[in-house]
Amino acid sequence: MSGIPTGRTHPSHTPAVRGATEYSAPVITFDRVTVAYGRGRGVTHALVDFTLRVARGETVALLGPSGSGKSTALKALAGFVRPTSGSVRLGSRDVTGLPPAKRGIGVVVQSYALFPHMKVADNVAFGLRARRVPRAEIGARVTEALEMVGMAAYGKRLPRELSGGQQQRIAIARALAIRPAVLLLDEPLAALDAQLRETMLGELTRLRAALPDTAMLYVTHDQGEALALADRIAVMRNSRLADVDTAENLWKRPPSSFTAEFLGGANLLPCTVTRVIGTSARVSIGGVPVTATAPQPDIGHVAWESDLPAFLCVRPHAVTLTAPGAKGSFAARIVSTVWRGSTTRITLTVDELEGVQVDADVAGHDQRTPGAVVGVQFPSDGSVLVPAA
Ligand SMILES: Nc1ncnc2c1ncn2[C@@H]1O[C@H](COP(=O)(O)OP(=O)(O)OP(=O)(O)O)[C@@H](O)[C@H]1O
Repeated sequence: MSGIPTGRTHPSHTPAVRGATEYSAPVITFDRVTVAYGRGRGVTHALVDFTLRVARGETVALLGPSGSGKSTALKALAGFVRPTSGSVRLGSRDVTGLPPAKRGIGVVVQSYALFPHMKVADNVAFGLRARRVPRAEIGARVTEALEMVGMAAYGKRLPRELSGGQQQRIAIARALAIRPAVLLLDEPLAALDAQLRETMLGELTRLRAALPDTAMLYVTHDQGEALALADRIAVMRNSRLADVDTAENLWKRPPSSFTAEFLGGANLLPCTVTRVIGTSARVSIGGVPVTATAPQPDIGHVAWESDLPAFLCVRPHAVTLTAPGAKGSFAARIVSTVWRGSTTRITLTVDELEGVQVDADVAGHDQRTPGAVVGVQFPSDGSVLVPAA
């Protein structure tokens, strides 16, 4: 088999809507939402035909590269942009034309957007006053929201007297004070340094557990945040929804090469399917047979036909280095080694894979000379078939 396209294609992947949404009415519904900015030749389709449902208590991450439409989806839900077509619903209520303040949604953005001249407590009280919550109740609600983010002692400070991480906690408290059924977070950790991001990620995980009824939509381009926080991940590409599934499913059996690479980086090795029985696949890499996993979705079926070009998705930690010529190994050559503390990233070329570099993460500090010949194996339990198209 030459790898020349045969005209046959793998069945297209239909994004599955799984998790809590299967069993309960959605709190958030995007129904074929399209948003276009500008007109005529200058038109930009920021979001195209976007359909997604989020259930009560569910957290969905919108993950994708810059410009893929994530923020536009969030703005359409919050009411900051009006869809060109399609509709947005909160519960059973169509809110497509409703002003933002009438939607009752909590919103947290990257830049905190606190009022600089207002004390922390007044910032948090802002949404409550706007909703004419009785004055006697406001104090208790502000304290409750500040306690949720561990900032109860800071009510009298001004935002400029707080660190970036503390300001973001206040922005979260302000969003929570109105006790929203829906919380939108747009890259809330992007402005923080790496260490603080880690801490805040832990706090957001805790907060999520403390709000079991709140539906959350979390926009990020950071796959680590999406994996840590989300029940499901919606992967965006070119203004469209590319794939949506549980974080675990997308990681373990990515339905497309784009999602495989975007979610955690993956080696995508061109191969040809030889035979599939159940979920056990026999593939050929440059004529050499390899055993792999042929994933099947929970819903639907992927017919892995013989002779079709596909990719073998092998995460760097699953690639095994052996002595040259070891049984079942490919001959490979070291390109570079980068020590990362607890692991070393080794980049290799493989004789049978022309033009493809393979990354392997091995434990510890592994020094190898560039150009040295080694063996490399792709264990079947760490090698998953991904459609080529
Ligand atoms: N107000 C606007 N006018 C014109 N085009 C816009 C406007 N806002 C966004 N766009 C365009 O729409 C597309 C999607 O933008 P969006 O902000 O939704 O992407 P994103 O995935 O959130 O990106 P990032 O991660 O960089 O924030 C981009 O091509 C962007 O340039």
